[in-house]
Amino acid sequence: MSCSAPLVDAFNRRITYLRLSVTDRCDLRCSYCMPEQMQFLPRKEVLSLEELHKLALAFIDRGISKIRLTGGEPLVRRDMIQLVQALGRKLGDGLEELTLTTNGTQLAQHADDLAAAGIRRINVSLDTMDNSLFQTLSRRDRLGQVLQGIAAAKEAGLKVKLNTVALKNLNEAEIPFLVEWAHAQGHDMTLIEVMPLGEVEGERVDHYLPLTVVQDALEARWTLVPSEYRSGGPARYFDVVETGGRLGLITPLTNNFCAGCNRIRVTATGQLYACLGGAEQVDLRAALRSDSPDANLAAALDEAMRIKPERHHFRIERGQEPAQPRHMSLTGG
Ligand SMILES: Nc1nc2c(ncn2[C@@H]2O[C@H](COP(=O)(O)OP(=O)(O)OP(=O)(O)O)[C@@H](O)[C@H]2O)c(=O)[nH]1
Ligand SMILES: C[S@@+](CC[C@H](N)C(=O)[O-])C[C@H]1O[C@@H](n2cnc3c(N)ncnc32)[C@H](O)[C@@H]1O
Ligand code: SF4
Ligand code: SF4
Repeated sequence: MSCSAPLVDAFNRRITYLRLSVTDRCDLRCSYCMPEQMQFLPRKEVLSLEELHKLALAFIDRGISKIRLTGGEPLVRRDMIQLVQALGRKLGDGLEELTLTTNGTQLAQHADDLAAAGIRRINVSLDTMDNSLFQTLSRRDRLGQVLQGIAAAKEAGLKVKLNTVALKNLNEAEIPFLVEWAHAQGHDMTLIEVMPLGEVEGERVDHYLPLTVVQDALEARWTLVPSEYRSGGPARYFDVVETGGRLGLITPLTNNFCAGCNRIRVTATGQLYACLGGAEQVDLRAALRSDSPDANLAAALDEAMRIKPERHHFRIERGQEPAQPRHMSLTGG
């Protein structure tokens, strides 16, 4: 049960979902997310396990009921399972859902521990099942490990949702096959429009694929019935009659969902970003390390509610600067 004032922003949106990044580091280099020569933060800047735990408890006390651990790649952090175990003890005691988003490369080693700690559902990013395209997109040769990770998660009893960023001229033609495969395995799937955050090599506009186009193509093949299902994130879901599975669409560009925003994110260095697309931030690490951490954290969260903007202003056009210079891997998406 939450005991302190709930988090409500200036637009009367109740914030119940925390995306907590545990590291900015990653073992892949997805071309839409970061450049090959990505500069990672010095380790000393990153919050300790104890600090992440304390921060999460402060959020739960303010009515956060869903925590998604993310990154960078959360499973490259060595004490990640300890954090999951510590937070898992809050499930049913203020926390309703603890989950993570992972690239899957290390999932096979950790799936049993994640399930044992109380995680029920995880999101795994998979943009292609073609080995050579996987290497092009992620700049690493790890498709086999990712597929093993997805299989291990299923084996461990975790409900898997696959995340696929839709990319023109890259995985575009493969999308129906990916949906079919996911549904045949019993996994939900979410398609995502690429967002303009952080400089990458090349222009995002060259591979931006509006999901309106993908939806039309899928509807020419299958029957998509709008679903009442909600996962608490930004996806709108459809039941695909022919495959018997669920398909989510995340459409920041073609169908803005900010009016229903229920989330904030915190980086591995304790910077709270009030919006994925905005610069508004509050330094929680300073509050956490101050003489009165409880009072200062409470004040910092109140400040975050005051400054949270109404919406993002993403545009994907040739020559356009990213909406924010920081990469997705810093905020965890
Ligand atoms: N624009 C925008 N994109 C978001 C937001 N939250 C998540 N996303 C994007 O949605 C995609 C999928 O994110 P996930 O980490 O799987 O989280 P989720 O969609 O909330 O997951 P569920 O709990 O399964 O609904 C990623 O590309 C995120 O960057 C948001 O608040 N705004
Ligand atoms: C930043 S990653 C962090 C977690 C983990 N490394 C992973 O890839 O699942 C979270 C999600 O953001 C997505 N993502 C990364 N960069 C993106 C971008 N520029 N536009 C849209 N989605 C992006 C990824 O595909 C992934 O599903
Ligand atoms: S999308 Fe995830 S896996 Fe890919 S580079 Fe970014 S943080 Fe790493
Ligand atoms: S872009 Fe900002 S306001 Fe819109 S849903 Fe995401 S975090 Fe919320």
